[in-house]
Amino acid sequence: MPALIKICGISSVDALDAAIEARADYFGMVFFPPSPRHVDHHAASALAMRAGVRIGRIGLFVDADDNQIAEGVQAARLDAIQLHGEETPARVAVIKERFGLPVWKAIPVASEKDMGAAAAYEDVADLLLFDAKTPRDAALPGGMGLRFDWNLLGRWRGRSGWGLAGGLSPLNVAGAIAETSAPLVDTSSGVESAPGVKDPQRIRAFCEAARKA
Ligand SMILES: O=C(O)c1ccccc1N[C@@H]1O[C@H](COP(=O)(O)O)[C@@H](O)[C@H]1O
Repeated sequence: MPALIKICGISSVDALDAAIEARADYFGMVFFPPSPRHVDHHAASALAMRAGVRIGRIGLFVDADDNQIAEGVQAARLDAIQLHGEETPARVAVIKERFGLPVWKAIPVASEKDMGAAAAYEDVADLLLFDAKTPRDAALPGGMGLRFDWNLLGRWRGRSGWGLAGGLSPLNVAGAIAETSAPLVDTSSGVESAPGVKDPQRIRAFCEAARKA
């Protein structure tokens, strides 16, 4: 079965249309003001309306409070909530209960120890998204085109769904799927021409490469 595809950090109609035409399964909207991909609620609402049921709508939040999440959920009629901060398993459980939506939890990975930490989220998150851990002083906790050592996933035998993120691009996504058997792949900066500027051609190339893998 081909890996599911998520194109994250979409903030323009052109990029959304490219993701839909390339048959991506999900697109992500970033509700995190420091990100160059941040969308306000007005823009998110317009993108969600245009997407309709043609592609799944995922909202990305970083250590957001309930009000911030509620505004994003309502504006973009989200299908799932992606948590990309330091949310604890207890906080993930509260968000899942409060909003009644699937929750995807990003797990920052740099070493075997990080894979061990993932187990704590298994019974609360619907999907674990393994992503490269960004440096302590980095501007963002993701979306920086960094990849981690995929060998670390080798021993992962989780009960929940999972996906692979971090530094994926049209050039390496097929290899990533072959090497890890990831059931879902997620990219953001790997399909951009500049930070926050999605490139429709790269979106198409990513989806084609992922589907052929
Ligand atoms: O994309 C962002 O700006 C972002 C901001 C804060 C947290 C996560 C963010 N992006 C997510 O990070 C991973 C990997 O991105 P990349 O492909 O390495 O650029 C992905 O899930 C993005 O959605």
